[in-house]
Amino acid sequence: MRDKKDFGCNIVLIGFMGAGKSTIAGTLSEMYGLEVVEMDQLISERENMSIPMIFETRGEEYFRNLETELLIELQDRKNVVISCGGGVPMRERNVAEMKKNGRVALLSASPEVILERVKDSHDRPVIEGRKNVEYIRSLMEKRREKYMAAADFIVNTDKKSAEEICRELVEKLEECNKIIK
Ligand SMILES: Nc1ncnc2c1ncn2[C@@H]1O[C@H](COP(=O)(O)OP(=O)(O)OP(=O)(O)O)[C@@H](O)[C@H]1O
Ligand SMILES: O=C(O)C1=C[C@@H](O)[C@@H](O)[C@H](O)C1
Ligand SMILES: [Mg+2]
Repeated sequence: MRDKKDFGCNIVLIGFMGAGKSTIAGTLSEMYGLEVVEMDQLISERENMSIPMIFETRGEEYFRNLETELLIELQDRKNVVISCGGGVPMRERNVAEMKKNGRVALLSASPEVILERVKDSHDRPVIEGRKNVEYIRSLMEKRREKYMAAADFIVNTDKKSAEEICRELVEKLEECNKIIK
């Protein structure tokens, strides 16, 4: 691990399920000594329930409110990599909250690559039972506008290693910081 790097803000990773948010958060943490908050994991730990179980027993709205509360809680921090749940940018309020002290990186991937990455796991209730390219493409299309509106910059992850993605992300983040400062 390198010395801790000070970005002066949080790094917020958004993108479709399987785009690589958790993977890239982990690699950014190793490369730059940053703390990671994995939103799904933290919510799940606090509720003492898996995400599918929260959806089933408390409902999606309850889960979505927990996501908003967590983003607000993280506003006092910096140099935290926030690996968002895939649905976080769908709420305008969430986007406003994450932008208060975060730069938002949209990780993108093709539907074919996403399918390949998610096909063997069963912890994504939004696509469970519908894991095919057509469904993934149509859900991506529905979400595209909101993802794009939330993003400060985009990093495509198809056919790139995690380290390559992180280097590109940090370059774009630093450009973005220059413009915003
Ligand atoms: N650049 C990459 N190249 C190859 N495989 C990758 C890459 N990034 C992620 N993966 C693999 O794809 C799968 C999904 O990645 P990951 O869990 O990081 O996605 P995510 O965006 O966090 O998904 P979710 O929104 O469901 O939490 C994992 O098995 C991971 O190892
Ligand atoms: O895209 C979504 O709506 C979701 C993605 C996951 O990260 C989880 O937050 C949950 O399964 C919902
Ligand atoms: Mg994840």
